[in-house]
Amino acid sequence: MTYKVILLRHGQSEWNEKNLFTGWVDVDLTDLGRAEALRGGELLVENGILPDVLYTSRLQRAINTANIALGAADRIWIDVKRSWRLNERHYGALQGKDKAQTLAEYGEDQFMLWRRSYDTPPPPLPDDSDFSQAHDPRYADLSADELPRTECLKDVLERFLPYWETEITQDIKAGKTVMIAAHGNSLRALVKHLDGISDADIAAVNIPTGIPLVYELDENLVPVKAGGTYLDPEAAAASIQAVANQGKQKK
Ligand SMILES: O=C(O)[C@@H](CO)OP(=O)(O)O
Repeated sequence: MTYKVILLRHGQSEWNEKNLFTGWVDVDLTDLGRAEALRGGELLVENGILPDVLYTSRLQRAINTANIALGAADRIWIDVKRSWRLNERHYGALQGKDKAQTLAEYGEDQFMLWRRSYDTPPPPLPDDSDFSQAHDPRYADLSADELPRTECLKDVLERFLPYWETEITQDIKAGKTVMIAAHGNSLRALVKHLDGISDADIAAVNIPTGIPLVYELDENLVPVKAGGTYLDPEAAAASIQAVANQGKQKK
């Protein structure tokens, strides 16, 4: 008996296109992002992998991606559960900043430490910043300790895992095909957990936009194939490279 879980990073967002650090800022998809989401849904149909239940973050780029993909797969009707625990990593004081300018200003080592190190968060974002979520009503149910002002990947894993263990894996073990529509870094946290990737090696893992990544899991929820399977491997490889190079692109 094996289980299936589909990981879907949102399609290109307005701030992916502008090359800005995004984190918890709630930007929408671009036309390209919506097209990627549609293709993601078509890939599910072509591969006969249809979700029974959807989990999303509370951010519209993930919610809209999931809805477009599910529409294409004629699965818009499935049950949906949303959690802030699937949100993108809170990018702290980098939210709203241009990636290429940040790279030029701070140099490659500091840039990569903030962007991809496992346990070094950027400086915290002040509550009076235009890019703060401190007073956003959608997070009113979070305790003072839970609402982040910045996060590293380790922080994301620590807030993601309890939800994975208590909620998502229950649906998986009930035999449901679960789709998780989320973000580059919240999905990197899950991939690190599933594949047992080291703190150092996770720095080199990037997730492409809008391409379903399917993991088949054994009865202990260990991947049958490490790294899972992208439903469009060629497009995934090109998009992974683009994400890795993001700081270097001046848009
Ligand atoms: O800006 C962000 O929130 C993330 C995802 O787009 O970027 P990065 O890949 O640099 O972690």
